[in-house]
Amino acid sequence: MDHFQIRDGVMHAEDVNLAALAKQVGTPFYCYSSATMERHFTVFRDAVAGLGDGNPLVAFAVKANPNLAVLATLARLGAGADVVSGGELARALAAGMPASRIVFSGVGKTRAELAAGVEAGILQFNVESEAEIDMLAEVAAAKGATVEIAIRINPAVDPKTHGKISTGGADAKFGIPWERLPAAFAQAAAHPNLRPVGLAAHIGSQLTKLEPVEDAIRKLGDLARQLEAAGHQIKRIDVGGGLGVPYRRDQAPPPSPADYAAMVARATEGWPWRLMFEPGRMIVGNAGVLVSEVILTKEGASKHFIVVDAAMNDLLRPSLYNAWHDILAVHPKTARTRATVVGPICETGDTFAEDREMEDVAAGDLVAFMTAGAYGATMASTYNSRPLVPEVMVKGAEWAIVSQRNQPAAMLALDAKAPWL
Ligand SMILES: Cc1ncc(COP(=O)(O)O)c(C=O)c1O
Ligand SMILES: N[C@@H](CCCC[NH3+])C(=O)O
Repeated sequence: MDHFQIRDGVMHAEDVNLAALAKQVGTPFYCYSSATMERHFTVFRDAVAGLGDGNPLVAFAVKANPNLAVLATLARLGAGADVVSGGELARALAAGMPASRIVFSGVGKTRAELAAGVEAGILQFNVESEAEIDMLAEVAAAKGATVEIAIRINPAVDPKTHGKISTGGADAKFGIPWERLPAAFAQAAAHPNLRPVGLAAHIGSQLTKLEPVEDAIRKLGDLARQLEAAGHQIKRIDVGGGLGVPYRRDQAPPPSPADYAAMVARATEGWPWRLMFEPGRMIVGNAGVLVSEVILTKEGASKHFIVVDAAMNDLLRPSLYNAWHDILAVHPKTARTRATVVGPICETGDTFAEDREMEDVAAGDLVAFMTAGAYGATMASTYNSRPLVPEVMVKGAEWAIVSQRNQPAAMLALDAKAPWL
């Protein structure tokens, strides 16, 4: 995917001026480009179009950005949804995702969440443990339903990504160790309310190497053939998401959707099964920015600090993963500086960039944290009693506030006094 651009204060692919928007909605705010996410989805969908049985499902990983406007935009293009909680399921349905395109993943789905999925009549549960097989069977039986499941395996491959977002290693909590898959499949097949029809794997996020994904996909194929030889009927194989996106314009980009699709085509040649994909970050990551205003600059003993009005509660990735987000002046500057960019929160970890060579911005300037459309607003908190920031969606010259969670009154309303107070 291309590096996302802001040209003279206007977001790539859209006509809305970010400074004008900042005046209207206040800073900080997330801004999403509808055209960019549509393009990313279409590029991915078209790249994988003919693979497997020729009718793949691209199920957007809702966790990356669960905003209803985002989900509705993708639903209209034919996207499905990969959900991991009752809340995400409710959002996908509310945004107009048909249940027939929803897959429910997650290592600890509760009975209530399983029941909500059964009631909605979703396409498939990706079951991650032997215990969950029995739980789901009970829940489905109580509702008189028969549900289709895939079993998520732990393929024991090293995805070569950040430890906190790696899910495919042998000791990760996700999936059933692949060696136990035949037994788990037989266990599921013995339940009259379960129909085990698929296999799934997802090895990690922000993947920049395709070989581990290819290894996992080949393992899925071998196992599917083995299961068919044992008399099971396989319909679908879910290869997960995880394709990385470019976060830095000074570094080589990760593999493109075309590179990824070529690898999948190679690894799945001759497969008769329906393929499922669960991309999140690559659809929305570079379709969003977090716009923030510089409150002030200050000099430390040896550091030049730029204090912005966004903080780690708004965009957690730099604090949590030491993740890099490019920080650009909304109106480009020619002068450069070396600065440490921090938010107002009372933690040293509230740092977005450490001693970074960047444009020389001053109090009152707007900056954009780039590639913030994925795992941005969705991971925000109200730490330091900072209200959640608004999210804005832009489409051409139109824009709309698509969540307005920055009202202090709304924050107070979330608390209730105990009866004795
Ligand atoms: C089961 C599952 N599917 C899909 C995704 C989406 O990953 P990404 O946003 O990296 O494409 C994740 C998160 O890594 C996940 O846990
Ligand atoms: N939250 C992570 C990605 C987690 C993927 C979830 N399986 C990030 O910001 O990079």
